[in-house]
Amino acid sequence: MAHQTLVVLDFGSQVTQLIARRVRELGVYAEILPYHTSAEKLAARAPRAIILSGGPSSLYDEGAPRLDPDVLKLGVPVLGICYGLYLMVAGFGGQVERATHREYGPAALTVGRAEGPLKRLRAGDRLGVWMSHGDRVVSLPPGFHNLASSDNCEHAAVFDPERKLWGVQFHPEVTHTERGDEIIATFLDAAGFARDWSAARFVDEAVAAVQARVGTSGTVICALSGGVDSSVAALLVERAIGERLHCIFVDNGVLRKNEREEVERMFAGRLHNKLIVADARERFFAALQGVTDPELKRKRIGATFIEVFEEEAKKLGGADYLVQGTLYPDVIESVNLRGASVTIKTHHNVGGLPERMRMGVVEPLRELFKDEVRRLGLLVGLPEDMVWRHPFPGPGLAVRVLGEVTPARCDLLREADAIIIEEVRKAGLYRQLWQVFGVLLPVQSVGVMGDGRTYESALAIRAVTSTDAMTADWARLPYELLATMSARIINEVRGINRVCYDISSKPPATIEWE
Ligand SMILES: Nc1ncnc2c1ncn2[C@@H]1O[C@H](COP(=O)(O)OP(=O)(O)OP(=O)(O)O)[C@@H](O)[C@H]1O
Ligand SMILES: O=c1[nH]c(=O)c2[nH+]cn([C@@H]3O[C@H](COP(=O)(O)O)[C@@H](O)[C@H]3O)c2[nH]1
Ligand SMILES: NC(=O)CC[C@H](N)C(=O)O
Ligand SMILES: [Mg+2]
Repeated sequence: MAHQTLVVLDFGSQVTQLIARRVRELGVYAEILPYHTSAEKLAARAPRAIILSGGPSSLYDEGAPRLDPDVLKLGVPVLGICYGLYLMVAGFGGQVERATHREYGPAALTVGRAEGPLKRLRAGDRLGVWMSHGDRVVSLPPGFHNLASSDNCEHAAVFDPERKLWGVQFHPEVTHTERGDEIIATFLDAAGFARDWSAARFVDEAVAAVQARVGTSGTVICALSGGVDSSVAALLVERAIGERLHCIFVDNGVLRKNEREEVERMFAGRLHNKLIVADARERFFAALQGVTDPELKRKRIGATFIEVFEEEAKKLGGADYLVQGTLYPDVIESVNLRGASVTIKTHHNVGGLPERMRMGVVEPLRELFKDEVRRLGLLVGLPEDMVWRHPFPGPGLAVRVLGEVTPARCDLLREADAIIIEEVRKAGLYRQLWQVFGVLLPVQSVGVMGDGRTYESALAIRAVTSTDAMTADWARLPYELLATMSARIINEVRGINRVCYDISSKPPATIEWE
């Protein structure tokens, strides 16, 4: 493909993909490779520039990820962020040490020299940046200029014009850093990128890549949930191979109210082959019986999904490939993918297929974030209301019914959840929220209704704002709306007598409770 490329070497930061995504937003194709990629391999991809990500390790830890030193000698501009900065500085004889004051969160940067990454700023400017480090650079090798500092960090931005090495201690890739995108844009311009990348181009290349991957014969199935991810994936693959694609929707018993009917309606007439609806409710509840541990729930659900797909594939006379709408956040939080990040929770669809299935997996959106996928959705012709549906996790209500998942408890949650969504839509706030839903707690509390004593379940309302689910804040919903939701749930849903509002951000909490 004739587009220019930037390579991000991943040292295990939770936000590595944000770097790639910022770069793509600026019209440059970015690809992520593991930190141990050799200079030779890198050179074969002919990147015009390289970014070294941050990472959880300390440079002097045993087994800390290292960089092939020749990478810094390829002659293309390199930008090191945090851990990447340390590697660069240490690589040329500078010193990195454990800091006495760690910095996590916002910090004020003071610009000393407006060059390199800070070229678009002015000396003396103050900038709100986002930091996340426990180590710091204490001395720079010859050739490096110090450009900026913060209260707890002397070398917060550095530049070696000769060797084309750029380094920042703060994270320009996160939205909390002011003018972070300008800093990245300055780097891209210095590397001479023509900005030849776009979403339309992604569609063309993804279609071509699917064609090349699955060939000209054989059957392909798609796990279609009706969510924006798998819907976009399905439409992309259908563009590539037409009637060889069969989409399967699984009713796993832990769906939202009317979800199955809505998905059926949504895809009626939209696909070459009629949507296959697999009713697997009993099988899922059987697999979940007696299970309360969140990770075990997720694993059981993942395995059951696979069993169902396997059976449906058999009915079609076998399938060679399975299409999934996996996105990057599903991957980064689930597995130790390319480098050194930590497992937070096992997203149900990332576990990998059992050996016996012998189906290839096709995940055309694996590198993307939700809002990138939404833009693609509009481009491939999905209707607005579908593109803007809130994400709904594959394990569904099972990870929102804390404790054992039974049909009765799911019914309880489903009714309350429908009220929550209805009221949020009525208030005109649906589009502004990343997600809003109910969580049924494994807690009973005492109430008084109609002069009688009740001892029933408590429910939490969770509403968050976010742009990519990697970080999120609890939504400041109006009190009036909360009051309406609470009153309606307690009055209309028999079995719930108390409603709470979740006021935790991510991190340190996560969006889903399990
Ligand atoms: N009920 C289901 N039937 C078939 N496939 C499913 C179902 N639930 C999840 N999947 C598969 O698992 C993948 C991951 O689910 P996920 O919820 O992240 O994506 P989505 O449902 O496509 O989009 P969204 O995040 O907007 O809900 C889906 O893209 C789909 O391939
Ligand atoms: O397809 C999915 N399979 C899963 O197993 C899963 N778990 C969480 N989510 C969704 O991912 C986003 C981040 O969720 P957390 O902050 O709870 O990790 C939120 O949008 C969650 O709804 C999932 N999606
Ligand atoms: N964000 C980072 O790259 C952190 C690097 C290193 N773990 C530190 O604490 O300084
Ligand atoms: Mg979903």
